Amino acid sequence: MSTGHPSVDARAGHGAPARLSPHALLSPAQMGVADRAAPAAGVSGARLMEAAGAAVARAIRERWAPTPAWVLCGPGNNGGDGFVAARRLRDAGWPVRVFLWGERGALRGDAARAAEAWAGPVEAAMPACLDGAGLIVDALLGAGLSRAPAGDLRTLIDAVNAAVAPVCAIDVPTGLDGASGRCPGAAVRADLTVTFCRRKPGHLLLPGRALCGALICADIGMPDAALGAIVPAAHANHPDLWAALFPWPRSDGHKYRRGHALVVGGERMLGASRLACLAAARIGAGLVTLATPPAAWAIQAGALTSVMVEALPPDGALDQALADPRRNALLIGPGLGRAPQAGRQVLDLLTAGRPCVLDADALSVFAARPAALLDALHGLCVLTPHEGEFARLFGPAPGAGDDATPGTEDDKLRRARAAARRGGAVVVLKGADTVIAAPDGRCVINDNAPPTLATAGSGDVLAGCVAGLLAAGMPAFEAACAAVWLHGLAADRLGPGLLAEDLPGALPGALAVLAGMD
Ligand SMILES: NC(=O)C1=CN([C@@H]2O[C@H](COP(=O)(O)OP(=O)(O)OC[C@H]3O[C@@H](n4cnc5c(N)ncnc54)[C@H](O)[C@@H]3O)[C@@H](O)[C@H]2O)[C@@H](O)CC1
Ligand SMILES: Nc1ncnc2c1ncn2[C@@H]1O[C@H](COP(=O)(O)OP(=O)(O)O)[C@@H](O)[C@H]1O
Ligand SMILES: [K+]
Repeated sequence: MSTGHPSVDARAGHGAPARLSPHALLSPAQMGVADRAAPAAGVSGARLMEAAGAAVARAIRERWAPTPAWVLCGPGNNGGDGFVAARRLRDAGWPVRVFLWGERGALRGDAARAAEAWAGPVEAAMPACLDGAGLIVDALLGAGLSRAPAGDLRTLIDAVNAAVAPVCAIDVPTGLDGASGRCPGAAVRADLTVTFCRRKPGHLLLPGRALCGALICADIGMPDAALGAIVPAAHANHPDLWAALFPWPRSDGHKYRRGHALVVGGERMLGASRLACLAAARIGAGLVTLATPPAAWAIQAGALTSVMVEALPPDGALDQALADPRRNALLIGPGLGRAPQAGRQVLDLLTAGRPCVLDADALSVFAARPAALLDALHGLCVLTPHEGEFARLFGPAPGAGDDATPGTEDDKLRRARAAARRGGAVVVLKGADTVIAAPDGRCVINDNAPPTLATAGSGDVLAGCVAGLLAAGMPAFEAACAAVWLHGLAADRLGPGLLAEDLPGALPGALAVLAGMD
């Protein structure tokens, strides 16, 4: 695997411009910067537009048999791409009609020239024009979305969504804010979206990801030099970002060298800590110990085999459990409960200064005094909240964000980044579009998790995965990214019907895929 670390983004100091990671996500504004820089780097806007429209036509022809393609063009360069795609499809023998939303005379620059190169008629775009379409190409608005669609544009979007024909969106489905994944108003629901050069955060974040349908990112010959000065908004999670640091077992290793994870469990919901223990062991820790309240010892010891189980003293004090410094990664939260001693246990673990995962109740127990937790965190900590737990520590998410101005950073990226900075720790803000943020601003969006993960206990498994990788020596941010990716892949391989207890057993298969990617 090629590129290194998300923060590095391999930018050479001299010689040819380094290549921006293919996993970099650029905001629409950043893409605009690249567009404007391209001519000076030797590639004209017209050439990019021709390549973009050609890529759309190619993607359509690969996916659909010839059918009447109705192309809806807007007033900017997205519309220009639509004119090119229309010409290319017609040249390939497809029946094509072009409908313009806006005045022909208002088209400018490359878009105006692309319209001129379209030899056929240009009709007015209106809802009734969609009758008879076998395929709708949405070239109304792309990166230029500047406000919520309203009036006749909104009516047109509604008509596209009501039509039976499939929809191919150019760059982004019209109405989707590529920076954030939000739809400030109405948005087209596409079956296929063809974007260019690099993806945008809004292609991965919800609800945007769902509106895109299948996503293709086409190479349109954007010169590396035009991308050179851009620091990506975020990265899509991929092994390229962290595989070089993955702690594979070594032939000269022994179990202690692979690390010893200590999991602190509670008195009820005993399965949660067991799931975490099994995941930590499966993903790579050499040893795992579950420290449990005395009342639960017999049950836990009876239910676990390779995982060691030891009883804590009745007051829950952790000094004995922490006495062995080889216990180099700590996990608390799954099945912990919210008894008064839970908060103290969390703070005691943090005082140990070792790599540490805080999940579930270890977070919720601080709902009434979040600063007590946040001030105690350190750079080796990983927090794995779902939205509810996150809100308890960092405050509620501001509405659904529907009225937010397009182009502003996504709420989920911003919130995860701010939380990581506030806590000085890695934050994994879970969900179908899990965001992993580091205190230094690095941010990764995960998109491989299937919805079957929405089942009780899957978060406990994830927390165990992170702890296992920390024990095996992976740095916190990379361990979090790797755990989230492997967790998603393991679930995907299991398919429908998965239970959380299936996930640890599916990790070897996911690890084999990762090993095969080298
Ligand atoms: N980045 C790239 O690599 C390339 C981008 N190209 C295309 O260029 C597009 C961006 O072009 P533009 O910047 O011209 O942007 P758009 O074509 O998305 O739209 C800009 C126009 O829409 C208007 N507008 C925005 N929101 C509106 C709303 N809610 N209601 C009514 N009007 C609204 C704006 O005032 C402006 O006139 C990309 O999406 C892509 O399709 C390609 O042509 C070539 C290469
Ligand atoms: N719709 C979904 N699509 C993909 N992944 C999901 C979805 N819903 C939840 N997940 C993932 O499943 C896990 C659930 O964790 P959590 O909410 O803590 O559950 P629990 O407390 O039951 O273990 C997280 O990793 C989350 O990202
Ligand atoms: K579009």
